[in-house]
Amino acid sequence: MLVAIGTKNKAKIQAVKVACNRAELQETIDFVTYDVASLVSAQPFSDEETCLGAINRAQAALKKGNATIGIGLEGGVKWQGKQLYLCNWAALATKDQVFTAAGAQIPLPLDITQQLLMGVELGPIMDAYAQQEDVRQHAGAIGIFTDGLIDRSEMFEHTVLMLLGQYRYNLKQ
Ligand SMILES: O=P(O)(O)OP(=O)(O)OP(=O)(O)OC[C@H]1O[C@@H](n2cnc3c(O)ncnc32)[C@H](O)[C@@H]1O
Ligand SMILES: [Mg+2]
Repeated sequence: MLVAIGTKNKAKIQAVKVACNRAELQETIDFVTYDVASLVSAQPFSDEETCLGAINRAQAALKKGNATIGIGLEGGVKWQGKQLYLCNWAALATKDQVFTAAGAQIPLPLDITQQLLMGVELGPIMDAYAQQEDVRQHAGAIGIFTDGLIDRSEMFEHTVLMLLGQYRYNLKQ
């Protein structure tokens, strides 16, 4: 089976590969990756927008790849009262269905929130904050703020498993 992934981000690709192999959907699973448009803001600011970005990526990847399933992962931020949280969404598209799952959410520090409100994307903010290159492709904000206990790939792996589980359950109905 062919799985089309709607990103070139290393942490996201790794998450999809590990989860697909763990879910044992089929004996042979091939992967193809595409840099597709999320069709939402570069920095989504709500659960709705972040989820829509994941769905758009999954559907775009599916179309490009002539694959069995397309997977899209999107990171964003959302308000919970007066506190800004990191949020993460994942979507799996087949030619006639879409499955979604929400990932981890943790509060963001005030100085990070202030920069986001000024219009800076979380990617560059995290690089400056952690004094590391390309945090978004490695630990991610989740890795930095959990002191390395859960990195971005591991976090998305869990979310992708929730997609694959729903897909597998649906096949059995
Ligand atoms: O190449 P793509 O697939 O677009 O991956 P990305 O790292 O840009 O991730 P998203 O577009 O899903 O995330 C939207 C923005 O939020 C940033 N972001 C989201 N989650 C992050 C995280 O855990 N660590 C660092 N930056 C993050 C990201 O760099 C973007 O600026
Ligand atoms: Mg992006």
